[in-house]
Amino acid sequence: MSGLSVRLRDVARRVAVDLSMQAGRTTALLGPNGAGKSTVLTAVAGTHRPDEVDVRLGGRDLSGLAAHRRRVALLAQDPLLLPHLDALDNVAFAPRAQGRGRREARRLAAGWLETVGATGLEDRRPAQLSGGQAQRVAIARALAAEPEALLLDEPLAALDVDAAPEIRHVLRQVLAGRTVVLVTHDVVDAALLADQAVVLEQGRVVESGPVTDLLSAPRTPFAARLAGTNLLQGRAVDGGLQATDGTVMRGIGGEQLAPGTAAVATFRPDTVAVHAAPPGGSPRTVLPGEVVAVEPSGSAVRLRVRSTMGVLVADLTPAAVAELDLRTGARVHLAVKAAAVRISQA
Ligand SMILES: Nc1ncnc2c1ncn2[C@@H]1O[C@H](COP(=O)(O)OP(=O)(O)OP(=O)(O)O)[C@@H](O)[C@H]1O
Repeated sequence: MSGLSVRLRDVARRVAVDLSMQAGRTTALLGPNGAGKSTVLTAVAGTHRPDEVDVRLGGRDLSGLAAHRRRVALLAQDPLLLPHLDALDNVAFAPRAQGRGRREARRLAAGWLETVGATGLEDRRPAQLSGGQAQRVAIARALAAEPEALLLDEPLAALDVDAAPEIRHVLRQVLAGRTVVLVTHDVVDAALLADQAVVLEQGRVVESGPVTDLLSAPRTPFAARLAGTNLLQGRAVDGGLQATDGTVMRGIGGEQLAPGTAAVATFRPDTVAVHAAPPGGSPRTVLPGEVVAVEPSGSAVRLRVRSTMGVLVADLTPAAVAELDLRTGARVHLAVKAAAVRISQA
């Protein structure tokens, strides 16, 4: 099975890319505003025709095909459900369009609604659904089209903070094993949903590779900023998160999660204190590590520190860096207060 390849040149938009994405994997498409992410996505979907375009999916040449014949489904930030149809018929619309009978299409639709945890919402019209419920129905509709590739355009961006983790969890389950392109500005989405990452800047690919490499050793300023949020994966435990190495990071926000639930801890680099010797004091996590990079970050200095929990970033004032004599190879202790660490469901 070959994957998805996109070669395009759009003169007016100044976008020129040549990308190969693996079959059965999720590739995050990252980059600043105007970098060309939507241009790539819509060129694959067939709703935008760049000056030159060559799109291949699973060995098929999609370049000249109309959008509805490409067997790709687009899931946008806005669920874009048909307002006059209930949830079941919104989902059944895709199999109906593929020629299935009404009864069969509705049976399939009910199955997809169950897959996304939307059983019970069949009779509701879009106006009667919350943002998260509507996005579940939109995911079911995208899957019901039995696409060969799924294109996700910031699927969680319009959701509130409570709904986003739930929908991310649904996506994690349904995206596994599928060929997916995910446009996102969110490092948590990239880390939890994608295997590979491609960074676009000014219409060009500037970085690509496994997401874990991008986050732990970014090679471009954009990726470095993106990776600037500390993110750890693990399991919820009482009062925090247990990382894969067994260390517990204390944090808040995970009180509702059952122990053992897959979770992430996120915290900003300016909340990480760096010490030469282990500090004591208030509830916090202390991690020993080694400085692997010292780089400017605005008016601060950013340290990358390899700990047993992975590479973490800390922003310090230049004065603190000088005082602690921090340089590559220095052994340090990182301290993070529980109140600065946000635990959420993965
Ligand atoms: N409909 C359009 N007509 C003309 N130029 C456009 C159009 N849409 C986007 N562009 C331009 O093409 C370039 C790439 O935009 P694109 O929307 O692909 O970027 P993006 O990475 O998706 O940005 P964002 O994160 O803001 O959605 C930008 O310079 C943008 O201004």
